Amino acid sequence: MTNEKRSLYIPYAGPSLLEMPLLNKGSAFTQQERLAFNLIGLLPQKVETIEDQLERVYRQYQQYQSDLERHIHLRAIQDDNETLYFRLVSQHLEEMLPIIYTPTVGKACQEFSNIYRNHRGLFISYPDREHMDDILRSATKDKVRVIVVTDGERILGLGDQGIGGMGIPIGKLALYTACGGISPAYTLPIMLDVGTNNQALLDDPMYMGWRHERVSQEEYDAFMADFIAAVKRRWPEVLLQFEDFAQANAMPLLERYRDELCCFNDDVQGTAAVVVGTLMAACQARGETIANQRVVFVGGGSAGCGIAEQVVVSMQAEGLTESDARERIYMVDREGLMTTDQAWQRDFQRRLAHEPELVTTWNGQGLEETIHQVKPTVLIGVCGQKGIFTEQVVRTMHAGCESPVIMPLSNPTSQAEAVPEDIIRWTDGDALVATGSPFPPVVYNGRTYPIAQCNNAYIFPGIGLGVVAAKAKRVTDDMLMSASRALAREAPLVKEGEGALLPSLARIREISKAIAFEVAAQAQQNGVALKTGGTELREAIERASWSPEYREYRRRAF
Ligand SMILES: O=C([O-])CC(=O)C(=O)O
Ligand SMILES: [Mg+2]
Repeated sequence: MTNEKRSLYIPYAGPSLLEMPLLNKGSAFTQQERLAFNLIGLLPQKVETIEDQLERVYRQYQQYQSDLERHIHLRAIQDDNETLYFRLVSQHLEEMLPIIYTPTVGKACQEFSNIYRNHRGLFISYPDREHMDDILRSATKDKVRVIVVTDGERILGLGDQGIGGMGIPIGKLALYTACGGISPAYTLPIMLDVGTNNQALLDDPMYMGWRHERVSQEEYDAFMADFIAAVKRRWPEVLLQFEDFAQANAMPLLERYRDELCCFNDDVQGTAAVVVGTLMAACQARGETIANQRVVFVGGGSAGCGIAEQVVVSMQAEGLTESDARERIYMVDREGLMTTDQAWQRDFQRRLAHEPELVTTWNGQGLEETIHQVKPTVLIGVCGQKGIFTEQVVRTMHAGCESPVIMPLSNPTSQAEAVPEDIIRWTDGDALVATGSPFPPVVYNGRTYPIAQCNNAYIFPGIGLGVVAAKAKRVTDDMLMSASRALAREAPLVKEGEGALLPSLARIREISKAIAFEVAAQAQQNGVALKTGGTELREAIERASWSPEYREYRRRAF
């Protein structure tokens, strides 16, 4: 492994070294280093180990009362000392994921301007657009390999959070490191501040973003084109992850740029990959195929349609024709089942709509009627509407399918379409449940039902690691499908015949490596990465995997 403890030669010293979170070791600077780097007297006398430091910060962590306070505490450690932060998070991954990521990160976005402490990442605002190249040049990191970018318009299921959306790229990239092992020296969160239409934010004197409504579509498109061009100039090989863009922009941006640079949309493609992986696991565990399922989606936005298209592809891989596969997919949105006579649809939605003739004999085309008529085996919620999977909906589904798969995927917890406890109760324990946000296991009639967290966090760190290790130039659909397959193989329900639909997040480092290998191998097969042998690829993945340990520093002249 690369970071196995060669010394690092660095040109910084004194207070400025202590202010560099990537290099700062705080009280763990040795006496020798304190002398060599002019740190004598800047730190308390005792030279501590990372274990001593972990003990202190974890004790502090436990003293906070609320999850938001715990989030603020962890972010402060991150901004002070990234090695310590990632060591702490890695040691308490299951406990801390909900704090640094979904659901608490949602609250942190809503409160961004109130809890703001320190700068992290880049804020590129519309009024600063002429300085785009300078802004990217001023990024303190030179070798950026993964960017997560948002414009804050659709943050989780919480809508437009303006500049507060920055919490999401920060959180996602923390997972790139904690779960995927990408060094924090290679990651960069970016917030594109093109205004906000959230009136409460515009009226809030504390709001730190550009106090302006969102720019027009034309201005937006030109701004995005400038941004992409600037990124390509600065880091032509970078992996760019689009995150939490509004539906109207998510798909068009992806389609416009996916052949121009190495990029993917996490909400569309990452979510689709984890859902397909979960479905594969459910089907394998039951001895069924995906091609046999009838799938109802509630929410026909870019996330729902992205998942649906990937389900179509997996049905085709099992031998169905495209049109037979589409017959088995039903999208429900604001006007009920999506049929081609609804004027509001965009192209990517119309492709998944049914002919209006289908519903002529139905009693309307609302969600309940659709469930009643279609008798789905799988129900997926991606609409951000809390409680829309009502008792009636779930019971109707169960009446038509003995053991339904039900996935309320909207985030954070407050937006879930139903809570697992209710679903288990209404189906008398027959449903397989996976959620977007974390939920505790459900105990029902003396049995414990683990609840899989079907979140794109299972996928994007592995994709990132695979892309970085293989130096892939694009993210292809096949690479996403390989990620799904690799994930399904790890499901306890598949491997051991019992347990959850997805492996425990405690195993995410190992799972991300398995996903990275398949993704990278597929990139080579698709001709978007240089071919190597399997052993070399495994070695490249190990080399790309960073672990949070202090290295010894030696002085280097400027
Ligand atoms: O961040 C998450 O938990 C999953 C996700 O991408 C979203 O809900 O937008
Ligand atoms: Mg997202």
